[in-house]
Amino acid sequence: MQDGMKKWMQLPRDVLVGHGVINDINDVCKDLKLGNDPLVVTGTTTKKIAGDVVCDLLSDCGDNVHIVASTDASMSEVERVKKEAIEHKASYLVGVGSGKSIDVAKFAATQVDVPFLSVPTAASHDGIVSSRASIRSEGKTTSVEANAPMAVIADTEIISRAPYRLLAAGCGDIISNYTAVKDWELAHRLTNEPFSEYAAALSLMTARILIDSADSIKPDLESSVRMVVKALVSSGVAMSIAGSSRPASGSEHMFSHALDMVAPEHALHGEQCGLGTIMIMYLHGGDWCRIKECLEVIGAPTTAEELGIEDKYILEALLVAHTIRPERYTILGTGLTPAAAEKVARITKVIS
Ligand SMILES: NC(=O)C1=CN([C@@H]2O[C@H](COP(=O)(O)OP(=O)(O)OC[C@H]3O[C@@H](n4cnc5c(N)ncnc54)[C@H](O)[C@@H]3O)[C@@H](O)[C@H]2O)C=CC1
Ligand SMILES: O=C(CO)COP(=O)(O)O
Ligand SMILES: [Zn+2]
Repeated sequence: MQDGMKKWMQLPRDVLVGHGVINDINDVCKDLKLGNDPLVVTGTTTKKIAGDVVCDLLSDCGDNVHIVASTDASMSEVERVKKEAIEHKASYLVGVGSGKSIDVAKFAATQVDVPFLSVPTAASHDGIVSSRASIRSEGKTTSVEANAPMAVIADTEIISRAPYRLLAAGCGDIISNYTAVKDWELAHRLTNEPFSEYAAALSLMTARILIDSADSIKPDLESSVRMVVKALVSSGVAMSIAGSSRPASGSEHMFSHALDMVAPEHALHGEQCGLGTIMIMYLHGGDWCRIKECLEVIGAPTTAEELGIEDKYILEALLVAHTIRPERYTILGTGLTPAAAEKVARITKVIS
């Protein structure tokens, strides 16, 4: 951070992580004086998993609850949710679900200027706590500033029932902090971009703890969920300290956003970011083998085949990744040549 810069860090006030903490939602709402008119924003699948439970719990306390289903993290969905919030005079919004529902709820709440609660049903991404929202607009995903959730209620009982693939994806999103910070340091050295030592250190420490514990992250273990949720919270806080997604999103994320654009079917955000980290770490001259081994131990995809995406889309995404966020300088510079893209993907055995 540069001297003299004004900085406003937004962090959640209440963070609940544990077995059955969803039952504490009314106490949290009372503690935060959120009013009696919540709008619950949830996905179609996650409505049945936790959205309806949240509505019932809030209604039991006499709240006038409305619910809206939203899965696509697009600006048009944000507008739709905002309309619902205004129509029902919502006093706060609750995002219940995975990354996309939480981002839509978070950004809509910011725009209508009401508080927001984050209730993740999966540990698949580090946006559960952050003061950012990744929203697609005009075919591109942009990271927009949003208010941090007033509270995060991460019920490990609910999250541990989610498919293991989502937890492994969350690990990929955390491991990507390694290359995100390398890109950020590079941008700081080459373009004088402001850099926060604290945000970078927190982001790296979070990734290191997760990598060191990789062999204890397993399916059907609530302790694994707890470990990953805590890492996602920590990574989200790093973004809030930085005031940008820089500590947790570099060129490996640009590669993932590019894949979302070019591939007909895409995989989970954290899976794509984890695989991108292997290749970007190779470009940085870092220990990409260790990244690959850790992802393998966790059970996250490390090849195009495991990701379910054809090799040609991996190469195409590598070639256009630098155009996703041109203002964000990374190791990709002004772009790879086709030969370089093929070389990095082959050497790291992402494509065969
Ligand atoms: N705002 C921020 O700082 C960040 C935002 N993101 C954004 O988050 C999104 C990725 O989030 P994801 O959760 O990976 O993807 P997603 O939101 O597409 O959800 C993936 C799938 O998981 C399912 N799901 C969730 N919980 C479940 C459960 N308990 N049981 C069964 N199925 C369940 C959902 O129904 C959905 O089909 C991307 O749009 C990404 O850009 C990612 C990181 C940080
Ligand atoms: O995904 C993120 C961090 O894990 C942040 O999102 P962006 O890549 O949209 O900035
Ligand atoms: Zn991410």
